[in-house]
Amino acid sequence: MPTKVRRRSFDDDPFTIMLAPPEDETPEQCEVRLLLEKEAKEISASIDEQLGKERAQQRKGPKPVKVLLLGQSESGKSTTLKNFQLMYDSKARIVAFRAERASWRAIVQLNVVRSIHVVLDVITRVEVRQADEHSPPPSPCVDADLSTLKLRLSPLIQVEEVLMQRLIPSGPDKSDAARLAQLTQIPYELRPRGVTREVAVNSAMQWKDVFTRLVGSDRDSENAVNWDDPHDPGVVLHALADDLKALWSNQTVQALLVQQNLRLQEAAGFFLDCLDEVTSPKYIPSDDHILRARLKTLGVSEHRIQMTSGGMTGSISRDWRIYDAAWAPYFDDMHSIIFLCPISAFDQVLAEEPRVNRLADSVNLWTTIVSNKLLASTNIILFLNKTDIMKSKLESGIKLVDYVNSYGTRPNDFENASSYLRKKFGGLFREHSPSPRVFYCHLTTVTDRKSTQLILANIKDQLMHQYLEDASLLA
Ligand SMILES: Nc1nc2c(ncn2[C@@H]2O[C@H](COP(=O)(O)OP(=O)(O)OP(=O)(O)O)[C@@H](O)[C@H]2O)c(=O)[nH]1
Ligand SMILES: [Mg+2]
Repeated sequence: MPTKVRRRSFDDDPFTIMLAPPEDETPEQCEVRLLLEKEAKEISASIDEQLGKERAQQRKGPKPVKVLLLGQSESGKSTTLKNFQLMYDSKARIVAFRAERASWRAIVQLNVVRSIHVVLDVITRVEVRQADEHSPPPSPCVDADLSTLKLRLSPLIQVEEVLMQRLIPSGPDKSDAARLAQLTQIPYELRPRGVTREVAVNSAMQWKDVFTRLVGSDRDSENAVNWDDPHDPGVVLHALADDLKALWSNQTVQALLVQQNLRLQEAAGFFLDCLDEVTSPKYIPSDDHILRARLKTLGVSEHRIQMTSGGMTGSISRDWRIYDAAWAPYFDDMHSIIFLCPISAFDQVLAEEPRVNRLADSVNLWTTIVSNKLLASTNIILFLNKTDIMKSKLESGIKLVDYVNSYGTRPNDFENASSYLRKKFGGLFREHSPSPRVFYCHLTTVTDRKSTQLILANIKDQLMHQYLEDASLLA
């Protein structure tokens, strides 16, 4: 969800933290550094263990091409996987993917309601301060019209609960399949009680079926929704459409969000800019909306795709396995790791550890991965992701140098900032790789299908080519 802008000190520079612990570090800085080091050791040990197990196994038949999507939470792993699916799944699977629009519709609705919940919470906090005679009146203050609007929108909270209950099954056997996880983008100090957690699911749970059943039995997209169901969340959202739009365009609301540095537009699952569309009576999400929908992944999910690559000697088809590995490190005999770093998170902290800057965390994980000896021959591709948000942040005046001190006096624009970060990540790659290898790096916005699919198509061909080369060397 939204981000909070906070000035950080020199020693918070993620690259400085990685490369040289300051001599005069404070106890707090020392604690953060030790935390990062501990995490790095644990990840490294886990990689060794996984790879050890894999080596011990004898495999038969042609090996599948294995790609691991790795990165911190909200870095864009599942969105990249969705792009792969939309591009390369079999026709039948793509039809099935699109037929799941009814389920994604529920996720978009949940995303909308969550954003509204954040706004309502901001209003409530101001109302509480207004009612307190002992504290100075807040500015701007919430007028009677806005309070009434808030009351009229209260049925949404119930919609949120209904949607969450569907996603999070009760019962001990399902407890690992879905749960509530901390929202990562709400500034730690601003996290209100009701909206601090977000729904997370893993691949073992048939959450899509839950919603398809909820809205109808026909799995074919539009027909899957029972438009006459009075309990469908879409009915409430449609009835409240004018109030939702009035709330989002309310000047006091906008002023309060600016005042609290809550940048909802940059949050995951932001749909308040297209309320007309998402609250329309027959709303069905487009592919683009599915890419933007936010649903946290739990654990590791594996996706299999049959990919074909053409060449001078005819086409070759191979089974690809793409792993979406959330935080838990999961290493197999991967051909390639696509490492996602959401560079726009340079001014944010981790949900689970508010003392750790999100860019520092990515730098830490990156260094751990590239320095692992057992991954020395793995093809590692870096996606410096969320470039669209990075651009708008820099344009709004948030300064990279406030968080990455080594950025110095360079211009605070996207071109300079992105090439600086690319150089820094490349430097760590070259410095820490056990043996020399090529640094592949792309600036990405994985919610943008066109540009992402071009990059993925190149990666596919490159990996297939390497796969064939390896196979012919072994033959
Ligand atoms: N604007 C923008 N949003 C993005 C971009 N990449 C991902 N997102 C959005 O950010 C949110 C998080 O992306 P996910 O793909 O769910 O991230 P993840 O790495 O799978 O996160 P976890 O499942 O928590 O590990 C989603 O709502 C995406 O639509 C991007 O480049 N730009
Ligand atoms: Mg995910």
